[in-house]
Amino acid sequence: MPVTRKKSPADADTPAADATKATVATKAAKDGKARSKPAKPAASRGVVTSENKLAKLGLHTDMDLVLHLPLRYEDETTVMSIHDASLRGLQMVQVEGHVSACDIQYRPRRQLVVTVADDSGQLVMRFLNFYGSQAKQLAEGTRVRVRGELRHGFFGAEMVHPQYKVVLEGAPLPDALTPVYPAGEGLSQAYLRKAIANALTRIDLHDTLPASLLNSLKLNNFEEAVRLLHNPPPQVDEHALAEKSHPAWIRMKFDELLAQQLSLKRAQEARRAKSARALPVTGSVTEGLLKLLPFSLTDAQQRVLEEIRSDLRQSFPMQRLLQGDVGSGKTVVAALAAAQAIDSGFQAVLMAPTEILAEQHFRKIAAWMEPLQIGVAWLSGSQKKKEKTESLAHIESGAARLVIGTHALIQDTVQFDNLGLVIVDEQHRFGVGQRLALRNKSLKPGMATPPGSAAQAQQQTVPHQLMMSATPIPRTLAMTYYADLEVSVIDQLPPGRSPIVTRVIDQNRREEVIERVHAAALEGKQIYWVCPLIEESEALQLQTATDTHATLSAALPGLNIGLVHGRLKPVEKQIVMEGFSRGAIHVLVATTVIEVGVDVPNASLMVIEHSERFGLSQLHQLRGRVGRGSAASVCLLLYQGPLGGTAKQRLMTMRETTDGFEIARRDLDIRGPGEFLGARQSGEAMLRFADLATDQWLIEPAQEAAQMLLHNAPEIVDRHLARWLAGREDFLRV
Ligand SMILES: Nc1ncnc2c1ncn2[C@@H]1O[C@H](COP(=O)(O)OP(=O)(O)OP(=O)(O)O)[C@@H](O)[C@H]1O
Repeated sequence: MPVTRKKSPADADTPAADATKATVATKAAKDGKARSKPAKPAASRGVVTSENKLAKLGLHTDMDLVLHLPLRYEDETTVMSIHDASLRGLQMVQVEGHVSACDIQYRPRRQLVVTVADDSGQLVMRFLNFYGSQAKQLAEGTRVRVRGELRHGFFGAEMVHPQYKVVLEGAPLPDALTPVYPAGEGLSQAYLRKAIANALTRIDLHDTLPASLLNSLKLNNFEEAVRLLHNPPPQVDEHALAEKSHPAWIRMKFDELLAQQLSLKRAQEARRAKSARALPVTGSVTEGLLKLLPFSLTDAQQRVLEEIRSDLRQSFPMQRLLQGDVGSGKTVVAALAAAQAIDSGFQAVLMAPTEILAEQHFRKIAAWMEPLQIGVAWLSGSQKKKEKTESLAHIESGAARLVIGTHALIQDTVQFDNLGLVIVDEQHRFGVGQRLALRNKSLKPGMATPPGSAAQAQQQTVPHQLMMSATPIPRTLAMTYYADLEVSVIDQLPPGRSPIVTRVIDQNRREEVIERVHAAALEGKQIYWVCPLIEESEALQLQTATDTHATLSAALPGLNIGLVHGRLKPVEKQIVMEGFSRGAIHVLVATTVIEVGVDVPNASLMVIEHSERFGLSQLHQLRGRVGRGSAASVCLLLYQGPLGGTAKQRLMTMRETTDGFEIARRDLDIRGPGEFLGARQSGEAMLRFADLATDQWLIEPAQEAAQMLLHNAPEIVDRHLARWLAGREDFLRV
C-alpha cells in the first residue's frame, strides 16, 4: 500500500488570508497586553469579523486560545491510493490525484461532477450545492487531496461532498492529526487553527506546578500536554484522546480542578479576613424558644446547631450551607440561629424564594417569637403600602429583631438597624447577586467599627450568612462547588415519621385514584393533588389546575376542595393555605407553588399528575410535602405512557428510595452537574474540561494539592491562578 508521509510546517494548509487575520487578532496579546481588545473598533461599527467571533467564544488572550482545546481530530497525515481506498468500505480516507474531468450535470439534478485519478484508479466527487467558482477551481489537470467516505455508486467509486484541497505536486502532508475546535457560527476551523498555532509560538507554557507534585501524582508536563492536545502525533492513542482519558487531558483537568479549588479557598480566606460582629450570646430568646418547642432536637439538628453557634461566635463572617433532606427540620435550626443573633443584640433576617414559603416561615417563627416579646417583621412585594411602610420603619428602628420576607428584602428602601445574621432559604433559587445584596445591607455607620481597633475600622463589617438547601448535593459536587463554604448536613429525620410509600400508576386509572382520595379524606386524612407541569405555558398550567379543581369538586361533592396556584393574589393564597393547615380543606389542588417548604403535617396523601414531566429533585421536593407527621403517607405518581428512558428512570428512582442524598446522586448521573446545579453554579462557568461524572477521582488530589500550595507556596498559587483564571474573575465568588 503506497503510504506517503512528508513533513510540513504546521500552517501548510491554512489559507494565507486567514493567517493575516489571525495575526491581527492576537496582536495585542503579542504586545504583552493581558486582555487584547482587537475587535472593538469593528464591533462598535457593528461589523462582524472573525476577531469578534473569537471574542464571542471568550477567546481574548493567547492563553485563552491555547486553552481552547480540540473537540476531536481528523487524520490527514496519510494518503492512500484510490484502489486501496476503494477496498476500505465506508471509512474516512484521504486520496490524492489529478482532476481528469469536471462537469456540471443536470440529471437527475444539478450537480458538479469531478473525476479524480491517480496511478491506481479513479473516483468521482459529487457536489450537489456548489459555487460556480468551484468548477473553475477544479479544472482539468488540477492536483487535489480529497478526504471523505468512499462508496461504490452506479458509475464506480465516488464521494459525495468530500473535503478537498488544491495542492501542488509533492506538497507535504501534516505531521500531526488535525484538530477540530469548538467554533462559533461563521468562524472557520482554518482561522481558529491559525490563531491557536500563532498563540502557541508566542506563549510561555512552562510548568506552574513543582516537579515534586507532578512526580507524586504522575502528571504530564504542562507544555507537552498542551502541545500534544493541539498537535497529536499520528501514533497517538486516539481512543484515549476521544475519551479524554489520555494523560495530556488528565493534566489539563487536574490543573483546572486545582485552579477551582485554589480560587474558592482564596475566596474563603478573603472572607475570613473580613470582620463580622461576634454573636456569642445564647440567652433568654434561645432558651425561651427551646422551651416552647413541642419536641426536642434530633442529634443531627443539635450537631449542626453547634456548628453554627461556634461560627457565630467568631468575629469573621460565617458562610455556612445547611443541607438537610425534605422535612429534616431545618427551620427550627434557622430560628435558633436567629435567636442567638437576637440574644447577642443584633437583628436577623430570613429570605425565602416564594411568597408561600416565606409566609409560612413567618407564621411559624412569629408564633414562636411573639410569646418571647420579640418583634418579627414581614416584608413582601405584594404588601399594602401602609403595612410595608410600617415594616420598613420597624426594621430601621430596630423594633423588629427578626425580619422575614421574599426578594423584597433586597430593595434599597430596606435599611437595618444592626443586622448581624442573614439566612437564605433554598439558596440555589437566588442568584449570587441577590444573596450578596442582602448580605451587603451592612451595619449602620458607627456599628461597623469594633471598638478600639483602628485597623479593623478600615474593614467592611458584614453579617454572618447561613444558606439552607433542601436539595442535597452529593459529596463530590459539594467538594468542588462549595469548597469556599462550610457545610453542615442534617442527616436524620425527626422521630416518629413513617416512610412514604410511592406508587407509579398509569393515568388511565385516574378514576380509581379519585376513589382512593375520597376514602382517605373520609378517614380524616388530607390530600395534595399536584397538577402537571406545563413548562411552555403558565396560562395552560393554570387552566389545567382550574379544570382539575372543577372535576374533583364535581366528583367528590362531599369534600372541601381548595385550589392554589401562582396567579392567586397573596392574600387569597394565604386564605387557602391557612384553610388547608387548619384542616378545613380536605383536598388541595395545587401547581408547583407548593413545591418547597410547605409544612402541613396532617397531609398524608399526594397525587402528582403527569409525574413524567417533572425532574427528579422536583418530585422529591413535592413528595416531601407528605410524610411530615406520624401518619403513614402515600405518594401516587400518575404517568401518561409510553415513558421515555430517563422519565422511567426518574419514576423508578422515586419508587425505590426516599433518601434525598441517594436521589440527588442518581439525579446527578441522569442530568450531569451543570443542569443539576442550575443556573447559579452551572458547571459551564467553572469547569470546561473536568467532568464530575468521570473525573471524581481527581477532586481529592486537587484538593490536597491546593491545601499544600496555599500553605507552602503562595507564589505558585498566584502563577497557577493567573494562567487559568485570567479574565474569568467571576470564578472568584466570595
Ligand atoms: N426534632 C424534631 N422532632 C419532631 N418534629 C420536628 C423536629 N424538628 C422539626 N420537626 C417538625 O418537622 C416538620 C418539618 O420541619 P421543617 O419544616 O423545619 O423541615 P425542613 O427541613 O424545613 O423541610 P423542607 O425542606 O421540606 O421544608 C415540621 O412540622 C417541624 O415542626
